[in-house]
This record gives sequence, C-alpha cells and structure tokens, in this order.
Amino acid sequence: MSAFVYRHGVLHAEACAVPDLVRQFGTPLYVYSKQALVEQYQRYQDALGDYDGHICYAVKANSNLRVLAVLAEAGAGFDIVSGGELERVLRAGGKADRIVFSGVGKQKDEIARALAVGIHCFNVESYPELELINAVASELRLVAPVSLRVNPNVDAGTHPYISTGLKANKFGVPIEQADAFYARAADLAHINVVGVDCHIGSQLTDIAPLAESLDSVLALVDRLAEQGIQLRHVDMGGGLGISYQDHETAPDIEGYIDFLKQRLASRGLALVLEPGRSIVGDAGIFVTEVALLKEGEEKNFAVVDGAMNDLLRPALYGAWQRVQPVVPRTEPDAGELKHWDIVGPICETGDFLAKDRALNLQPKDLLAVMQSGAYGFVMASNYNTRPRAAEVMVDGDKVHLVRRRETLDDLLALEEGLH
Ligand SMILES: Cc1ncc(COP(=O)(O)O)c(C=O)c1O
Ligand SMILES: N[C@@H](CCCC[NH3+])C(=O)O
Repeated sequence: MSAFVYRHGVLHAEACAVPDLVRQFGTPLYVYSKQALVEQYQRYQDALGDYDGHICYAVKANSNLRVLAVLAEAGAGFDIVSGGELERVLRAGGKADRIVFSGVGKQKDEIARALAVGIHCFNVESYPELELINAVASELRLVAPVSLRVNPNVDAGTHPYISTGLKANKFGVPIEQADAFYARAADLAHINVVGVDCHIGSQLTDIAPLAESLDSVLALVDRLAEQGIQLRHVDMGGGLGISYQDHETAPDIEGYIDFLKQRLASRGLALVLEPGRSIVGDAGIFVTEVALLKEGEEKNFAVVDGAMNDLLRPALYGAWQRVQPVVPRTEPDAGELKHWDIVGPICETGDFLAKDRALNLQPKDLLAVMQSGAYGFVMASNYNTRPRAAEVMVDGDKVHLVRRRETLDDLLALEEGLH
C-alpha cells in the first residue's frame, strides 16, 4: 500500500500531513517514507528467502545516509559505482562483504580502498580495468574477487539513455568475448573469478529481456564449467521498473526472483541482484509550491519553486511523473480546471517538471511530484546558484530531517580567488 495517501482531503506521508512538513521544513522538499522503503526492500529479501545470495541496493538511486542506514539495518547489501558511494555505505553501517562495485571507470585509489575493506566483488567491465585491479591487488598483496559484467546485446525496451545492454552502450564486455576474458582472468595471480554480472537497463516493465539475457549468461556459465572455470554467483543487476504512469505496471518482484532461483539452483549458483528504483522510487515525493501563474494564449504556465536542478528526470529523459495537489480543491471552491505546464524558475526551456496537466491552481498551492524517491535528489545540481532542497524521512507520525536545505554560504564556501 502506498505510504502517500489523502486523509481528510490532505496528502499525507504515512501519518504526517504534508502541509505540516512544509511549514516545518519549507519547499522544495523531498519527503521519504521509511515504511515504504523497508517494505519494498523486504519484498526482495523475502523472495530470496534462504536461497544463497545478496540483495545489493543500487546506491546511485538514492544515496542519502539515512536511506542507506535504514536498508543496512534491514540487512541489505549495496551496489556502488564510486569511492564516494563506498564511504557512504560504510558510514551508514553497511557491511563491506556485501558490497559489489560496478562502473566502467574505477580509479586506482577507489580499487585500493575497496580491496582494503574487503568488498564482496568487483564487477569488471573491460580488460584494462581487470589489469588495473590485478596490479593494485598485487601491490597490496591481496587477491581481488571479480565478476565479469557481460553485455548480452539485448534491447531492454527502455529509454535509450538508460539502456545499458546493447553493443552500442559503453557497459560491460560483449558476451562473445567473455570466454576469452575469463581464460585470461584465470591466469592473473591476484584475481579470483567468482561470478558473472549483467545489467541491461533501468525502468524495465517487461522481464522478457532479462530472461533473454539470463539465457545467454547461463550458456556462458555452462561453457566455462566445461573448461574448469566454476562460477559461484550470477548477478542480474537491477532494472525492474515502477509505475510512473497508469498504463505502466511494475513487474512482479516475487515472480521474477522465483524464476531466477529456479534457473540458478540446478547449477548451484548464488543470486545477486542490484535493485535501485524498485526499492526507493515509490518511497519518495518531491513537494514544491506554486510561485505564480502565467496564463497565455497558447500555454498556461505554473511557475513553481522547484526546478530541473532539483528533479532532473523530466528535463533529461522527457520523463512523465504524476503531479498531485497536496490539498485538492473541492466544490464549491474547486475553481476552474485548466491545463498547465509546471515549470521552474531556471533559465532553460527544458526546465519543466510536467507538461499539460489538468489542475485547479492558485498561487501558494502545494504540488507533489510522485515517485520521486529514485534518481531525484541524487541528480540535483546547483545550476542557477540554487541551493539544493531539504530531505526528510517520515516514520509513522515522526519526521527526521535527513539532509538540511543548502544555504548560499554552503554553495559559495568552496570558491576562491576574489582576494
Ligand atoms: C550496474 C547497475 N546496477 C544497478 C542499477 C540499478 O538499476 P535500477 O535502479 O533500474 O534498479 C544500475 C542503474 O541502472 C546500474 O547501472
Ligand atoms: N537516472 C535514471 C536511471 C539511471 C540508471 C543508472 N544506471 C533515471 O532517472 O531514470
């Protein structure tokens, strides 16, 4: 059940009325639900059950320390893509031996730190990277656990910017080259090959492309076994989508994991998954206030105090997210339903949160952009010298400020050269 529901005509986050949160913390504001976060993680964990493996939450989706701490406490592992994300996970109480390290450009110092703390494995994406990891491990007199990220050349059927499993994408090693890659890795003294990894894209609403990728991955696993290279785990990445629009249905997490377990069990393979959006996406909203209404001949614009720097998905991918009034107007004061483009104050035509939405609006109205828990705050910037929004997490009727609003002093603090 959604943690964001109307009660007595007011949008609530769990037991907290959103207007109360706004009075306390201002706008624009990210609001997360602890209950929604834990419930969604628990679905993955329960579906895995006592099957050997890890649910490694993809930190990039929402890396707030409190979000990570809640998931660490629930028992999550983590998928990281930088040294910065590694430190976040460790600070939040995540266990190093449940971390997988993905990404095409891992740096020497990031590799060294990950080796020193003892992560579960590196998801390697190229030969030069494999050699770098071997060299760093050799310097530290350690052995690096490694999984190869294969690119199965499968169309994930998602937005081209978030599709990662095609030959044209920069990710992974083409699956036809994987046999040779493993043979070479097996010869390196400081590399221990433990698995195979595949992540074909994000916001998938159909699991057929994942099943197709799994076929190729398992054929590779079987070929390697014949050559005496026995892998211990298969990591199918993340990618399960959520319902941003009514016509989109989120894939069935339990059904998907059951399917994976069935395919892996006969080969004695453990299962690793790296879900991001499907854990945190529904657990957050972005709240913004209408600053002014600008009605025109062709278009009506509602200028709000949130912008593309706060929530980039609409500008970057043309993404469509639900926009709901925090306190919907009711008869007899419902006013006139008009179509609005919800735009921010930034000097870019692409600065919109939504287009052509039928709403009854007045200045100072609060709007909630739903499904903003994933790839929301993490993609925020300071463009137009806009301090980034505050983030709060509700837990029943309690609310915790989990990142304070930035100030102008925060923004200017790192700049030098005036005197
Ligand atoms: C390697 C890797 N793993 C996991 C994820 C998480 O994906 P999602 O948020 O779609 O579950 C991503 C992002 O797409 C990724 O690049
Ligand atoms: N940022 C993207 C997802 C990218 C996934 C990263 N591999 C989105 O908002 O949809």
